[in-house]
Amino acid sequence: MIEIKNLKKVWDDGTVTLKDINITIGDGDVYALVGRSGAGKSTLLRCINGLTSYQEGSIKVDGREVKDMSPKELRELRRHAGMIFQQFSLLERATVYDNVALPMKCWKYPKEEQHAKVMELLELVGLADKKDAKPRNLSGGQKQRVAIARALTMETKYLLCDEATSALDPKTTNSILDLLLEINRKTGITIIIVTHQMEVVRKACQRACILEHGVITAEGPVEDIFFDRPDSLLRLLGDERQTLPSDGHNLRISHLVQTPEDGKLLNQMAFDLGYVFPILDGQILDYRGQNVGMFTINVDDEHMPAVSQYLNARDLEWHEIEIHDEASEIIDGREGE
Ligand SMILES: Nc1ncnc2c1ncn2[C@@H]1O[C@H](COP(=O)(O)OP(=O)(O)OP(=O)(O)O)[C@@H](O)[C@H]1O
Repeated sequence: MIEIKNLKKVWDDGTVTLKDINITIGDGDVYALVGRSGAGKSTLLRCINGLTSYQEGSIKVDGREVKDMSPKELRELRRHAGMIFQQFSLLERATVYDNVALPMKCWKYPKEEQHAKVMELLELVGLADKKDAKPRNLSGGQKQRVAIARALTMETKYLLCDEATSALDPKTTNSILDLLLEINRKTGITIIIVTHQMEVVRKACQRACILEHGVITAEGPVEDIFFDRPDSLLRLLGDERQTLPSDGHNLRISHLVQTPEDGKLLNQMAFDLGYVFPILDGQILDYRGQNVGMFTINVDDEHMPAVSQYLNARDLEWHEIEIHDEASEIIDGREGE
């Protein structure tokens, strides 16, 4: 488990990059650190495995304070915390096999153990047939698979991914995310994903924090963040704050879509209540392999009691958004009571 409390990072030149960071990453979680370039994501990731120092606050990995670790303890921490990067960082002259074997060679693992582990991991990442290839003959996605295999060689407990899919096309990104989720399911490894791509967060992560200028502006389960749509999420998505009607009630509704009928929820509600309401926005998207519909509708005063009764009777998650002059804010929420 990783527990970060009141963390502050100041560089030698006085630049403050992280301010009062508080997050907990549970064992087996897939956790996203999200934000724009310069927000402090990589710095936070590097503080976690002791590559960067921090001045105030605490980072405990499995109960041990990172800044109090001896050089030997830090090496042990990094051994169990594999890292992958946007630029893959493979040895170009070495074969795929030798790239994966490298950490075990450095730690002087017995040859037979090295061989068994490399072949097991190459099978896992689907590259056993490429073991003798050189990185220059691989696609970007294949290179990242080699890097993932290499990061898993040393009794890995944490996999730290720094913009690992940013250089990949959407299809390859999806296949790498599928691989990471498969690894998480099979091995229980905790995965921390640093990214600026919100679809990566949606498809792969259970929890996320949004960093802006070194401050956390949203934190929690990914679906809640997309459901509540804090301003920091909209800024990342590049949306202007949505202009909502000032009369009636603007409702945000979220529901699992498992059957074709689930996909017709709003049509069905309109039919059942004999009331047609405007749908202000909505999409059904993939959250970790589950389709979830999130919609905003506008309901007039007269129909509000019937609509809220209808939604509650079906255990649907919904809340009302209150309109201010410039922004909107959640005033009432209920989670499928
Ligand atoms: N050695 C350093 N000295 C001073 N400031 C630094 C140093 N390294 C990083 N920073 C500053 O810390 C801030 C956060 O950088 P960081 O790389 O963590 O951001 P990021 O969110 O990961 O962005 P990116 O995705 O572009 O890497 C930046 O403003 C950067 O200039």
